[in-house]
Amino acid sequence: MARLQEGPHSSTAAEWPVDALMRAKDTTTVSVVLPARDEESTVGDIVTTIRRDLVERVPLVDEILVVDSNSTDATAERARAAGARVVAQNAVLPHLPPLTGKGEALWKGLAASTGDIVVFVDADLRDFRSHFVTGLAGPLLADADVCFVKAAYERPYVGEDGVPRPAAGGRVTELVARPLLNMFWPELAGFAQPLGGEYAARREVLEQVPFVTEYGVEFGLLVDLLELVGLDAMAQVDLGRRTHTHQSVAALGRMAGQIMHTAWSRLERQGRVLSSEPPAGTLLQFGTDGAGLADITVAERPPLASLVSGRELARRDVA
Ligand SMILES: O=c1ccn([C@@H]2O[C@H](COP(=O)(O)OP(=O)(O)O)[C@@H](O)[C@H]2O)c(=O)[nH]1
Ligand SMILES: O=C(O)[C@@H](COP(=O)(O)O)O[C@H]1O[C@H](CO)[C@@H](O)[C@H](O)[C@H]1O
Repeated sequence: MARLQEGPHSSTAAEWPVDALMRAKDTTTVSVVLPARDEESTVGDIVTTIRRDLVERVPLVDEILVVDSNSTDATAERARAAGARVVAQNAVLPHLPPLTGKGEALWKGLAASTGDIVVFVDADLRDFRSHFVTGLAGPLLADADVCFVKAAYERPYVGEDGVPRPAAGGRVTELVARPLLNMFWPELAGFAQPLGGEYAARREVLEQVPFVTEYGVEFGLLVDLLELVGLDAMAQVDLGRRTHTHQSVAALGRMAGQIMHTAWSRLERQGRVLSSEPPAGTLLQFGTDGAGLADITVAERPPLASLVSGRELARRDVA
């Protein structure tokens, strides 16, 4: 029986106070990378909080990088004004044909950043606090055997009325990702928020795995890191509560399709399904938002290490 009950090593953010992290930091560098597409209303506050608490007050974070993911608003300006370094997604490794979506933004952020530890934080969070970063970085700074740390949190749904509906957030998590992981990768069932956008890992590990593009990235990373490092090297930290800007059900339908394609690709790659006929790449949707045929395929970027080492990339003018 796969190790279901034990799950990943779990702790809470309060167990990782910043002074203890500073004692453990030594020469280890920490980058916070935020993928941001049209997040002008939230990215500035998040960067300001990180900079104030974890750069100026306590120098835990060495780099705050915002990946401007083809935004059409003032995301880049707001992030820069708040003190982040900003790179345009398509300006990183420009010799490669550009791909799209969140996974592309994260892979480019990994390539353009330099920290030994990389902390990914979504740029649409509405209640971000700096303990999100210290909680995720803590286990990595304290324990050399930990390679990856995933956030856990309550995820209320906050609709247009601004009223939080407890545990109603994470719709694709509850309806798609959690069932798929329990069915095919039960070792990962202990991650309370498998699709959460906040997680941290060692650069040397992240450079060894592919990044699925679009919204398949979180699901793909969990499955690929389980295979690469094993559950004992994966941890989870409870950060409390996380609220963010919600997408429409139609948009989450497309996200669900991308995650199903990602799951299918891993089952095939692991020799657990034989694909006489690949799954269709389109989703026919009805209703008001995005009615019609949507492309739900995903691509993937190869392990960065297969191209060039992350540090070499950082030395090169990649962005
Ligand atoms: O093509 C994309 C899509 C999303 N994002 C960012 O990835 C994070 C999570 O995306 P989103 O909020 O759309 O997903 P949700 O949280 O609604 O599932 C946010 O900071 C987005 O700005 C991005 O950088 N590029
Ligand atoms: O968890 C989920 O179901 C989705 C949608 O959340 P909501 O139903 O809008 O709270 O949000 C996550 O999924 C994306 C795909 O993995 C991640 O990229 C996002 O960071 C995460 O918020």
